[in-house]
Amino acid sequence: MSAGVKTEFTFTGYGKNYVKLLQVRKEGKIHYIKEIEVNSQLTLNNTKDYLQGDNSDIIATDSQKNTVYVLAKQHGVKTIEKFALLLCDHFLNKYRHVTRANVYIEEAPWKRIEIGGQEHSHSFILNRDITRFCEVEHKRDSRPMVSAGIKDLKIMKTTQSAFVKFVNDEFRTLPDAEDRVFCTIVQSREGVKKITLETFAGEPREGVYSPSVQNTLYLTEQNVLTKIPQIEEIEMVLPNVHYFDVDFKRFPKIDFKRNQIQVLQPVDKPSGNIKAAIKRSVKSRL
Ligand SMILES: O=c1[nH]c(=O)c2[nH]c(=O)[nH]c2[nH]1
Repeated sequence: MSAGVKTEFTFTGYGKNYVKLLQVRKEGKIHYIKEIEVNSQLTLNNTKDYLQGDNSDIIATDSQKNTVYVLAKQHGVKTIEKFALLLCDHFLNKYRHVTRANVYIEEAPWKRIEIGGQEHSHSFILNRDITRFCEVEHKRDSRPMVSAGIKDLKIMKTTQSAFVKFVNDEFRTLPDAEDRVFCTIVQSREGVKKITLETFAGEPREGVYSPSVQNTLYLTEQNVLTKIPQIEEIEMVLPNVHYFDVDFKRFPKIDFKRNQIQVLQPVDKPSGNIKAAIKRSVKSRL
């Protein structure tokens, strides 16, 4: 027993992360693949493992990993959502002392290679721009909650973005930017992707002016709630992936002909991070 201040758990959960598997399904000469990465997490109806070092109720994270492989072999991975539901269902039904199962799955974006306009029967290419993910949170005696979407969708615009007139004190070094590159990485639900891209980019020729990531984020959320009545609330996180101007004044001996070429330095870290959530006001539902 550990002496000390009185405490209680506000959360427990344990599982295996990054369980990767490739499923190859062969229908004659036509092969279908799915590569997935699974995180599982279980919450038990007691905390004797944490408190007393009693492991008798622990379903080892190694066994959770094995379960992923065994269920994939037995049932196949049809969609990541179905497989996540199946895993949660399995953990809750097989182990009565599990009170909550959470499964998060990412699917590697393999696509069939096309040769001369024809899809190849067994050769694939990784299409990095779209990674689908899903998460199932299933608490015993309640319905599983499924969320799904796409992640790591990186988008950029090269004008119609500015950032000016922010706090100007002794900590500020960033100059006003009247015309800058705006690059961000979106994580969103499938139906929200189109609205996000349209709000970010604007109409094809002139685009749309963005005074800040904050404003673009808000307008995107506002458009989503306006166009998709089923969504009650939306939260978005938009990183501001920076591209800094290279200071060519540092090369006074070189004559840079005035031309249309802009050279910027991509900055990996740090990045800005802008977040906001909005929901329908009670009034707007009446
Ligand atoms: O759109 C922006 N919002 C900020 O809050 C911020 N901060 C910063 O340094 N650049 C930017 N850009």
